[in-house]
Amino acid sequence: MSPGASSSNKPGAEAVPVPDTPEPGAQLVVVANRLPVDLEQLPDGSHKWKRSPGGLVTALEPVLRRNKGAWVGWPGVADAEVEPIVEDGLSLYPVRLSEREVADYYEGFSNGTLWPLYHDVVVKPIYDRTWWNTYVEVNRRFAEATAEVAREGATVWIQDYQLQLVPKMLRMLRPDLTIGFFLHIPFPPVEIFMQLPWRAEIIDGLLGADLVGFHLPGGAQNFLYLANRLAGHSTTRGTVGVRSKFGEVSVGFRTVRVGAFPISIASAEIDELARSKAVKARAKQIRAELGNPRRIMLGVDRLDYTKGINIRLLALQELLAEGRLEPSETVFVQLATPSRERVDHYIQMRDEIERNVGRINGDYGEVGRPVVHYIHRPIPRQELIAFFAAADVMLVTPVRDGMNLVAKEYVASRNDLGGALLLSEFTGAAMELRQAYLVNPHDLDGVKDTLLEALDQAPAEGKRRMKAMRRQVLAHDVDRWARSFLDALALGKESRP
Ligand SMILES: O=P(O)(O)OC[C@H]1O[C@H](O[C@H]2O[C@H](CO)[C@@H](O)[C@H](O)[C@H]2O)[C@H](O)[C@@H](O)[C@@H]1O
Ligand SMILES: Cc1cn([C@@H]2O[C@H](COP(=O)(O)OP(=O)(O)O)[C@@H](O)[C@H]2O)c(=O)[nH]c1=O
Repeated sequence: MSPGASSSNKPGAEAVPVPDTPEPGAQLVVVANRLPVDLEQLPDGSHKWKRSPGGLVTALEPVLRRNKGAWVGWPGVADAEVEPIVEDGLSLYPVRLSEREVADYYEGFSNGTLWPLYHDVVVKPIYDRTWWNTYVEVNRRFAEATAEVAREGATVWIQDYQLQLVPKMLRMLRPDLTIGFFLHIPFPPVEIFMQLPWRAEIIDGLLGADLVGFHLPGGAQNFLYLANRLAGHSTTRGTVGVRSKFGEVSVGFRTVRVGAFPISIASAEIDELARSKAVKARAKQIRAELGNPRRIMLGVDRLDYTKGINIRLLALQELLAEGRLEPSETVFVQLATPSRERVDHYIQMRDEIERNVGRINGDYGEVGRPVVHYIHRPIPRQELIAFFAAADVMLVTPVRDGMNLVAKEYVASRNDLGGALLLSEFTGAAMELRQAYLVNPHDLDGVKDTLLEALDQAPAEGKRRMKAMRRQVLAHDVDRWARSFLDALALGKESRP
C-alpha cells in the first residue's frame, strides 16, 4: 500500500504531502502509540494521511520536526503495511498492529483499563488478562522497532501510558541509549494505582528510563512512593518541583530521575495566527453565522467521558430552565472530535451527549436558531482558532485531564484580551492558569454560578485575568517544555558514572 497515494479530502482532514524514505540511524527518536498522521481508508479503497487526534501530537510534532528526528508509532488503522517515510524532515517508522492487537492493546488495556484507572476511576476499569498479554507483546514490538531505528548513543523519548513497558524492554536491547519517558495523562493516587493486577510490572517497566516525566509534581511524587513500595528501590524524599528539584530512584547501579514538566503549546504561532486578517474575518463570520447572539460559549474536545461535556450541557439546561439564561441571546457551540469509537463507555457517552443536545434544542431552540450547535468531526487548526477568537466564554470542564491544551490555545488566541476561560480544577492546566474562572465540575451549582459570573464579567476584570494568563502561556511554550525535559535527560546522562 502506498501511503501517499490519494489526495482526496474530507471535512476537517488536513492533507499531508507525499513522502520520501528516511536515512538510517536517528539521533533523536520519539516513540508514541500513534504516528503524528493517521492513515485513512476511503470508501473507494484508496488511502490518505490525516493529522492524528489529540494534544500529544499537537505538542510533539513541531518539536521533533525542528530537530529532524524520527517518530516510531502506529499509523492508526489495523493491519496497515506501511514503509518508513520522510515527511517534511521528519522520519516516520510505522509499527503494524493487527485487528486483534488494536482491540486488546489499544481499545482494551490502554483505553479500557489504564485510561479510566489513571483518570480517577471515573468509569470502572476492566482487568483482563488477555488484554494485558497483548499489551506486553505490543510494547515489545515497539521496543524492537525503536532499537532498530536509533543510532548508537541516541536519545529516545517514549510517550505515554500505552508504552509503559518500553523503557525497560528497550534498555535490555540497547543499553547504549539515553531513554526518557513522559506520561501525558495524570499518574493516579497510590490507592487507585494499587488496584492494577500488573502494578509492579508497570513500575518496573518505567524504571528502565533515565528520566520519567509527569505534568505535575503530584504525579511524580506518587511514582516515587510506588518505586519504593512496589519495587523496593530507595528514593529521595524531598518535594519535586516544576522543572526543578527532581526526585531520584536508585535502581542497582543506575539512577532514575523523576520530574514534573507541564506540557504546553506553540503559543507564539497561535498568537500570530489569531492576529491574522483571515482568522479575524472568519471569527466575525462565525458570529454572524450563529446569528450574532449576545454571548457565545464554546467547548472543544475529543469526545471523551473525562472531558465533562455532559456537565456543561446540564449546567446550560438548568440555567435555561431557571430563566437565568435567555435562549434568544445565548449560543453554545460544542466541537467534538470522534475518539475511540468502538470502546463501550465512549459509545454510551456519545449517545447521552447527543440525547442531551437534542433535548435542549427541542425545549429552547427555534427554527433556524438552535441553542446548541454540535459538530462531531475533527476541525482544522486555523478554523479552531477562529472559533476561539469568536467565543465569549470557553468551557473546559473535565472531571480529570492530564493537561488540556485547548485551555492554553484559547488563551493564546485572545490577544484582544477578550473572552473568559471557565476551567475545571481537575485539569493540569488549572495549576498554571490560576486567573481562569476555576470550577469543581462535580459541583453543578458552582459550575452554573461561575458560568454566569464569567458571562457577565466586567470588561476590565476580563482583561486583567486574560493578561495574566497570557503572560503564563506565552512565556511557557511547548519548546520550553521539550527543552526542559531533554536538558534534564542530558544532564542525568552526563552525571552517570
Ligand atoms: O490517540 P487517541 O487514543 O486518539 O487519543 C488522543 C491523545 O489523547 C491523550 O492526550 C493527552 O495528552 C495531552 C498532551 O499532553 C494532554 O493535554 C491531555 O490532557 C491528555 O489527555 C493521550 O494521552 C494521548 O496519548 C493520545 O494520543
Ligand atoms: C476537538 C479538536 C481538537 N483539536 C486539537 O486537539 C488537541 C487536544 O489536546 P488536549 O490536550 O486538549 O486534549 P486531548 O489530548 O485530546 O486529551 C488540541 O491541540 C486541539 O486544538 C483539533 O485540532 N481539532 C479538533 O476538532
